[in-house]
Amino acid sequence: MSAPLVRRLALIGIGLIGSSLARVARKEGLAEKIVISTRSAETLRRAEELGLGDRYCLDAGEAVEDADLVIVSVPVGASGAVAKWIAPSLKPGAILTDAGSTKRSVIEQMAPHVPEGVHFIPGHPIAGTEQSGPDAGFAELFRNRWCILTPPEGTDPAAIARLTAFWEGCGSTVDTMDAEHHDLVLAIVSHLPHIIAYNIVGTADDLEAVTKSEVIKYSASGFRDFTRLAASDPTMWRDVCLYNKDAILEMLARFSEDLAALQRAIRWSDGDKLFDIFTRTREIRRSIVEAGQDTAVPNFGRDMAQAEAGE
Ligand SMILES: NC(=O)C1=CN([C@@H]2O[C@H](COP(=O)(O)OP(=O)(O)OC[C@H]3O[C@@H](n4cnc5c(N)ncnc54)[C@H](O)[C@@H]3O)[C@@H](O)[C@H]2O)C=CC1
Ligand SMILES: O=C(O)C(=O)Cc1ccc(O)cc1
Repeated sequence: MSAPLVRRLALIGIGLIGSSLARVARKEGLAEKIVISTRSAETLRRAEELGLGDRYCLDAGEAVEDADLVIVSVPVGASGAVAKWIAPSLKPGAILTDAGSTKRSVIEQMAPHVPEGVHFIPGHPIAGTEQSGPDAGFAELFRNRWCILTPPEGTDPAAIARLTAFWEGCGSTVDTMDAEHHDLVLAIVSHLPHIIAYNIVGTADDLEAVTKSEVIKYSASGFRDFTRLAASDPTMWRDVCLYNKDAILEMLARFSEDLAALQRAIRWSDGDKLFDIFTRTREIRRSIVEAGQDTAVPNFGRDMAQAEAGE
């Protein structure tokens, strides 16, 4: 067997993403030693009970000492505080990355703290579920998914290659792009769908003429899909909205314009217009299915296994 890619991997934050990284790193032998740190003692204890790492520290600074790869997986609003905490303990030559859903704000928060000689390469696995916490992770989360890296100009290509190899070891395909572009693309394909889901489920919940039990009883699969997204972690999504504000507002403005056009077509019974819009959007779905990206949450048979186990 070949030597692990990473000698010492430090995971800061051990929720859905951090614990999935711990599991896949262990399963695929990507790291010799895994050190885990997170803010709450209770979560750290749970990570230890699950056997996710080799060492557990409440002090994030202590966790990153001598680490070759440090991955910060905390809500994006906490990335600056974490960077400030760990910066003095990072070793020269280490790679520091993150998993945050927004990139420009993470760079603004973290970059000022990164010491000379440490390779800071922001990242974002485009893989997740509506679950959170250390129990929610699974080793296959990143398999056949994209991971986007947004290295600042002048980043050492060898460090990018090492981080790319790590994500490939997790089963992902890596793409690199500019942070601003990442934030705009993700605003439409990920952030807006979640905001729309939170909104539609909230609207259904507020209706006086339709009871809550009717919403639950008659929910068609379309509405059910929205409820899954709307069950996502409130802290994480609060931070995404606050820290990708400009791109989200830009996309919301365009969305509202298009919604108004749809509303108008319905008001004026403009069947041709409605048919045109609905035909165009069908093509996008077909392309997604053809690209093999049609499973929102890859669960690799976990549902079946859980059902069989009576969970
Ligand atoms: N949930 C998802 O589907 C995806 C999430 N992401 C991003 O990954 C990051 C982590 O998300 P999840 O793992 O889902 O969240 P999570 O809620 O499951 O876990 C967050 C972890 O961060 C810790 N934490 C919170 N505040 C902290 C602080 N101030 N200092 C240190 N640790 C702190 C928590 O104790 C927990 O261990 C977020 O930035 C999120 O935007 C990226 C891709 C998918
Ligand atoms: O659960 C889903 O459908 C997701 O869309 C997961 C997700 C959430 C946030 C991200 O930054 C990336 C992926």
